[in-house]
Formats: sequence, C-alpha cells, structure tokens
Amino acid sequence: MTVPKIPVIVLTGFLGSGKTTILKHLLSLDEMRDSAVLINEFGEIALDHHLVADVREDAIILASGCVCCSVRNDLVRALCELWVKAARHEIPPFRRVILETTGLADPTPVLGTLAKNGLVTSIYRRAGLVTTVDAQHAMAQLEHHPEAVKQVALADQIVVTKADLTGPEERAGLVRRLRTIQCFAPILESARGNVAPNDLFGTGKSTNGSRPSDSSADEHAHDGAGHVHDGSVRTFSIETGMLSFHRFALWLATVSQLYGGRLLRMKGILHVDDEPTPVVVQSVQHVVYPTESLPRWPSGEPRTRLIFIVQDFDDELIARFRTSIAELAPDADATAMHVP
Ligand SMILES: Nc1nc2c(ncn2[C@@H]2O[C@H](COP(=O)(O)OP(=O)(O)OP(=O)(O)O)[C@@H](O)[C@H]2O)c(=O)[nH]1
Repeated sequence: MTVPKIPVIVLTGFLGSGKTTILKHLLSLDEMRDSAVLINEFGEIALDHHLVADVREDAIILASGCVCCSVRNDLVRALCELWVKAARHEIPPFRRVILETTGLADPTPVLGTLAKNGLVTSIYRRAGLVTTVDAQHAMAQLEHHPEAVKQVALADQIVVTKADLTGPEERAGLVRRLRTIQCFAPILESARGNVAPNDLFGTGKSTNGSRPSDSSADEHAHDGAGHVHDGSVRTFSIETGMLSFHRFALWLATVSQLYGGRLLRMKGILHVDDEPTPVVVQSVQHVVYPTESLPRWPSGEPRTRLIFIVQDFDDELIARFRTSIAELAPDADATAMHVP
C-alpha cells in the first residue's frame, strides 16, 4: 500500500506583501487547522511565529537566514522532524505543511529541495507555490528587486493583496504587469488576508505537483553556490526597553517619509507605556500600517524588538537609528529626540 504524500504549500511574496496575514487567516479556518507551519525569516530576530501564535502555537521557526540560502538543510531537518514528531504523537497529526519564506527568498532552491531531496520526497510532495503581490508597492518592487520578479515568475497561484487599500484601476495595471512576467498562474485578489483555501489550492495548476515548468525550477536548484541577495539590502534589529508610544509613532511616521524608498520593511513588537501587552508595529516603505496587540508577551520580560530590512543604509545611518530609538524611552529628555 502506498502512503499518500503530505502536500507542502510554499507561501512566498516580497517583503511586507501579506504572507503572514494570509497565513493567519488560513489557520483560523476549521478546514486548515490540521496544517503544520514552518516560518522562515530574514534577520536576527524572528517575529512572525508570534503573530500567528494565537491561531497555531506550534509554528516552527526555521533558523534565521533565508531559506533559499543558508538554511536549506534546516528545511530538510524541520520537515523530517515534523513527520517523526507526528508519528510519535508528540504533535497533532497534520495533513499539509505551509512554509512561509522570507520576503527576499528566491523560491527556486526551496522547490528544488521539495522535488529532489530523497528524504523529503519520500514523505512529502510539493503542492504549489503561492505568491503574494502587494497592490500598494509591487510596481516599484518588481522594478527594483529581481527577487520579486522571480517569486511571480515561479508562482502557481498569485494573490494580489491589499485590495482594500487600492483602487480597481491600480490593481488592473498591476495585473497587466504581472501577466508580462507570468501568463499562466491564476490571479486572485484579497483584502486583509481573506482568501478561500479552495481558491488557493484548488485551482492552482500544480496542486498535484505537475506544473509544466517544474523542471526549470529543479534544474536551477541550486548549483550549491546559493542565491545571492542584492548586497545593498541589509537587515538589522534593535532591542530595547519601554518606549513612549506617542514618540515612537512620531518617529516612525517621520523616518518612513524620509527613508521610505530604502526602508523596505520594518516590523516589531513594542513595550510601551500604559500597555501591559505587546503592540505590533509594521511598515512597508512609506506606509505605516495600523498597530495590533498581541494577547501576551511571547516569552520572558517585556522588551521592545524591532527588525529593519533596508537598502543602501551605511553603518553610520544604522548607528543613528539606534541612537534615536534610545531617545524614545518615556523618561528620555523629550527635547533630545531627533530623527536620524
Ligand atoms: N489593510 C490591509 N493590510 C494588509 C493586507 N495584507 C497585509 N496587510 C498589512 O501589511 C503589513 C505586512 O503584512 P504581513 O502579512 O506581515 O506581510 P509579510 O509578507 O508576511 O511580511 P514579511 O514576512 O516581513 O515579508 C501588516 O501590517 C499587515 O496588517 C491587506 O490585504 N489589507
């Protein structure tokens, strides 16, 4: 008797395009609860697994670094461990795996691993690459970041996100641009992560792993040299204590206007005055999104943790960001606050 292989859905999409938002929505649906989740983040501090924790506590975080480069072995290990743990009843059984990549991932080696690694293919099958495309930012991202183009080119299913924040003409223009890169994959629109699993995994042409262009993904699959990210893109994180929310909001509004084009992504959890629970803050380039609250501190002491993914920032500018954040503490001298 052959045991059916467990489908692995890869969720990719450029920085801040809405992967975690969709993942959270999917995991909140009854029919998707039996999903195991792997999350890969770029940067020293992982945050996304905390954001999905209220719907799926046991999301596994892949070591920091990009899954398309240094952590491919971690992916193999994590997939094998999942299977072993479920077999030993240490975790609930699962019927699919959803892997969220970093926003800078080239999905090629991930797809290659899913298609070619003997250990992985004995248990799992690749069940499609879903690419989120940010209706607010994608035009510029596709222009400047080859990773964004690759994510679209390899997609089995494209989801244009942030439909609630953009007009139909803007989205129609984006779809025309996407069709110059990818003419096959179905394109869905979503607002606030709202997508039906059937639309995502039912209509994508490779839900059975038979995508005609699979072979190209596999052949590129990685030569061993790894995918090189644009050297001008860097990440840094800042950990600190309590901040004044009011001053932080002002600071963020200012830096996102000043540096928006180069401040590709910022996300973090804040320990702020008057708030017992963490406040989640996020921005993508010039756009600062509404804050959310997490129900509790993930672990240990309340602490502010911020992750920045930036382009063309030198060491001095990063140092200035650090100094200016330190000046946002509630007890800091208000007149001393300056923008980096
Ligand atoms: N209004 C609105 N906001 C959205 C939508 N999708 C995502 N956002 C917001 O955009 C920000 C980034 O969304 P995420 O889901 O974290 O994006 P991501 O692709 O997981 O980000 P990275 O993992 O950092 O690359 C968050 O503040 C979301 O709340 C949407 O469809 N509508």
